[in-house]
Amino acid sequence: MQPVRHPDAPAPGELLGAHYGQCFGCGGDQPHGLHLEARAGEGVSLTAEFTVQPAHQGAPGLAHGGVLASALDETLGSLNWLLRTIAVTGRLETDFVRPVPVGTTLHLEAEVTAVAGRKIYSTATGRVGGPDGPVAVRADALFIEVKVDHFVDHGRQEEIQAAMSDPDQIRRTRAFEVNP
Ligand SMILES: CCCCCCCC(=O)SCCNC(=O)CCNC(=O)[C@H](O)C(C)(C)COP(=O)(O)OP(=O)(O)OC[C@H]1O[C@@H](n2cnc3c(N)ncnc32)[C@H](O)[C@@H]1OP(=O)(O)O
Repeated sequence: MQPVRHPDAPAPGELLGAHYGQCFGCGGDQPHGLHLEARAGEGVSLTAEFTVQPAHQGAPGLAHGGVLASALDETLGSLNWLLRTIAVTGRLETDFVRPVPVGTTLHLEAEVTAVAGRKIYSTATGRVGGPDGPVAVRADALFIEVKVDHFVDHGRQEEIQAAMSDPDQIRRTRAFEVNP
């Protein structure tokens, strides 16, 4: 099935913000995180940017592949805001096309290509040198829709309790739910 943008999805151009302050991908409170910033696009698509920091190295002066996969994962996960669905990564297939030096800004774009029941298929690319620069990484993913219980049941109690007593976190979580 073709993906459908939720009527209450953020408008094209709007910054999506972090879904959780401690998130390694997007959280502002995570010192060594990616601090990835995503912006809604048209349809069920978005763009995002992430600048490779020294803490993200694998080889000297180069981004770690797992960090680049994290940036793709986070970008693809941000598509949840546009579907207003809570979903987690089930499968992430990554192509590393060219090395990405520290200091580089990765220009990412992602879109949902199909939805089948709880399964959400999506694809993303990361370019260097500008939004129209050469592709450095790309990924295809399968996200699976879950209920909030997925996190409550599996997350460490300490963080779950802190999140559940934070009204701002509750508000952000609700932005993902079609029927809060
Ligand atoms: C709130 C947003 C946070 C965003 C952060 C960025 C995204 C992330 O990194 S999320 C963290 C990483 N991901 C995870 O931790 C997920 C761990 N995995 C799980 O919890 C479970 O395997 C889960 C929930 C994905 C699926 O389990 P479950 O709900 O029992 O579903 P299940 O019935 O097995 O599968 C549903 C369908 O998906 C398919 N599927 C599930 N996993 C896969 C897979 N890896 N590959 C292919 N198909 C799969 C199944 O075949 C099934 O298909 P069908 O409906 O056609 O039979």
